[in-house]
Amino acid sequence: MKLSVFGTGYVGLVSGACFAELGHEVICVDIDEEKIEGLRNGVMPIYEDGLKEIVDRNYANGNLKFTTLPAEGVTESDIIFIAVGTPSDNEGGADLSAVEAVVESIAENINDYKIVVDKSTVPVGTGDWVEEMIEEQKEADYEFDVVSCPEFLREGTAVDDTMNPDRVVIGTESEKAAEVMDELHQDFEAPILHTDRYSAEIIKYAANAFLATKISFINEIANICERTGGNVQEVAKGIGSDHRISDKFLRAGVGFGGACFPKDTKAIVSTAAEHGYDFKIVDSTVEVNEAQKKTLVNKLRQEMSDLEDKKIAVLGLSFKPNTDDMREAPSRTVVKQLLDDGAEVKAYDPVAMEEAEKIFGDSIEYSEDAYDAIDDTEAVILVTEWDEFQNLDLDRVKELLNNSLFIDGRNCYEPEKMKEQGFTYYSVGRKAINVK
Ligand SMILES: NC(=O)C1=CN([C@@H]2O[C@H](COP(=O)(O)OP(=O)(O)OC[C@H]3O[C@@H](n4cnc5c(N)ncnc54)[C@H](O)[C@@H]3O)[C@@H](O)[C@H]2O)C=CC1
Ligand SMILES: O=C(O)[C@H]1O[C@H](OP(=O)(O)OP(=O)(O)OC[C@H]2O[C@@H](n3ccc(=O)[nH]c3=O)[C@H](O)[C@@H]2O)[C@H](O)[C@@H](O)[C@@H]1O
Repeated sequence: MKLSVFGTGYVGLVSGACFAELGHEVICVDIDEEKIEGLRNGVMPIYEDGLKEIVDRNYANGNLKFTTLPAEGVTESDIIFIAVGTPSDNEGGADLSAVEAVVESIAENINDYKIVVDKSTVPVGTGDWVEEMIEEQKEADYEFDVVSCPEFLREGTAVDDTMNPDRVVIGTESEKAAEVMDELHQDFEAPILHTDRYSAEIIKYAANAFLATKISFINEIANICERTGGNVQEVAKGIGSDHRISDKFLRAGVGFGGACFPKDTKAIVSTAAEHGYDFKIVDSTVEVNEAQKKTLVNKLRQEMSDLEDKKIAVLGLSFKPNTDDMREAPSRTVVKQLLDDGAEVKAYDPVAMEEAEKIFGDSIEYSEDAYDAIDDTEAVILVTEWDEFQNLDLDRVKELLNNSLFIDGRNCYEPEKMKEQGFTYYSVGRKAINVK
């Protein structure tokens, strides 16, 4: 089949490359000339396991093309995917300006029957809006259908998630479009769920809001464990063994970040408010998360009342391991708190250093590796659970640290082991060790 994908970010590039890998002819369109030029030369704009191999292979065999010309994407494809960003606007809703720009290009260049598939995360009713815009603006009288096909991939495992989805949601009332979409997805061994367009649009926000709520819920249980005794990991195992609850997304930590949970939780609260409904649970999820991001430095403050001019090591900057994405990363809150308190920050991340530098500039020191970051500091704060931070040589860490203070935002170490090693150790929802 002939497809085009507008937006070559995490969703567009990965989806485009995976469809090309399955034998379809795919044109990826982006307004970012540098990105497109890079992709033509094998330079990936994002860090994603396995992506470069399939992009290079399919670019070489001609299944995958890159262009900055919207007309090419519209005229030379039968199915047009919209996969541009939908960041938060000033009121917490979704900014649809990039979607609007793509839709204008579609209306301007439509040259046959097209299926316009929205893969960007957009508020319920956006499909209607897209349909109306194309209808009003189209320059030639061709038919088209607008389908909602939300994306559920995770960063860090994007290729695998795209190739092996739990389900594919196809939201449309057009039988013709549904048939074509079924055929397009036949190679994925995943159940296909047909819904109306509104339901498909809501499914995406409901899924993210539910998962985010699970995280805030377990983080609140962790906060209770810290005050009452108890170990949040055991509690998570105990409740997660119930299939109705499941053990997924019950890792307590420093709060959720990333390009989607923060913006999508706010957006669904905003959509509800626009329709006169106060979405209390998700509103609290957001509030709990904001507070959770601050808990690590609050623990540090308990041990060190004055952080002025104190050097602190921060391990992990990306919002989760295996990505260089710094959007809404909890590390940003941690670093800000430390700098506001007058501390000096030495940071290290295996892949997000370049992205981090765009945000923190020269306000922090960038280290060569974890040990270099820890050297001559008063405390370590572990923010992102990269594999290499889960197996640190603790004797060496102890030797390099001026104080033996270790704050573990992801429960990477066992409190008993840290006690034996002589650390003052704080984690999340578990007993603190050797504390003041
Ligand atoms: N990042 C993720 O893990 C997931 C994201 N989503 C949703 O997918 C959408 C895209 O997200 P990402 O891929 O993360 O965004 P991104 O920011 O990585 O990429 C968006 C791309 O769109 C391009 N773009 C902007 N305007 C354009 C236009 N008029 N024509 C062509 N290209 C244009 C940008 O230059 C950029 O390369 C969002 O709605 C997001 O909520 C959904 C599931 C997973
Ligand atoms: O809409 C999106 O963009 C995507 O958002 C999330 O994917 P992603 O943000 O890539 O990463 P997750 O693995 O979900 O993690 C999100 C955040 O939650 C945190 N998290 C996750 C799980 C957990 O148990 N505890 C926890 O704190 C992570 O550290 C991270 O900061 C969803 O998992 C995807 O299904 C969805 O497609």
